Amino acid sequence: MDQLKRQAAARALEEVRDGMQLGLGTGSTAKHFVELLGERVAAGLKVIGVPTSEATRADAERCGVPLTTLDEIDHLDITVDGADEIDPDLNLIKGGGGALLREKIVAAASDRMIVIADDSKWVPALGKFPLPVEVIPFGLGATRRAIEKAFAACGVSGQMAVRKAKGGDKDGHVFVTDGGHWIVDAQLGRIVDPPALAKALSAIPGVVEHGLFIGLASSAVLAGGEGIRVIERRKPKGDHE
Ligand SMILES: O=C(CO)[C@H](O)[C@H](O)COP(=O)(O)O
Repeated sequence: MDQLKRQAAARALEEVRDGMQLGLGTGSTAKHFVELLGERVAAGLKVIGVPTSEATRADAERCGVPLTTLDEIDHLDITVDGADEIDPDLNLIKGGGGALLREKIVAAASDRMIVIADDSKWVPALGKFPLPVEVIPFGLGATRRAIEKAFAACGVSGQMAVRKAKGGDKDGHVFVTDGGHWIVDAQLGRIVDPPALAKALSAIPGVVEHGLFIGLASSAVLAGGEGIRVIERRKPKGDHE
């Protein structure tokens, strides 16, 4: 599996040109991209990156990839990031690693978003992977009830759980995002209308962001036992729900 992730990352790297400004995703697949990019930078490639998490910032620094922020530059050429699920419209569930907020800001600021994954992430419909919803801890009960209503209005339902941290001395405590928020993971099974659900969740006070990436991915690079498939988005880059 790790080899497949690295192959997908290597294929995305072929799209990178000298002088590009890059969004650097988060997760085990994106980490391969950062490492391979670091090798190219050491060999003379001139690029600059914006990391989507503190973990990716640390990886990029370790690999010698120069970094900047979205305050210092006005756009990104390409963001390369992983995903938890990818559907045939190239809508995504992201946030398994908890970085969905910065990932979405960075993807929305990019001309192109290339999603890299092993082909187990390719699904006919989103929702088997629990949908992460990043929330403000204040008033969480009210926010959860509003989320349940949004689910019902969009024809889905399921258990919700506040994410707990895994490993280290934070083990078992509530997981806190880089932005200081919490994440509620919702087991929905099958999301009938991802764009409608994205819109409904975005309208809830207390929801900072959600893991549905609608209309953001330009292409997906999927590595599997039979090689690499590159799937291009059919519709133009659309709404950033
Ligand atoms: O959205 C993410 C982090 O917030 C990751 O891209 C997603 O969880 C996939 O991770 P991995 O490449 O480790 O499977």
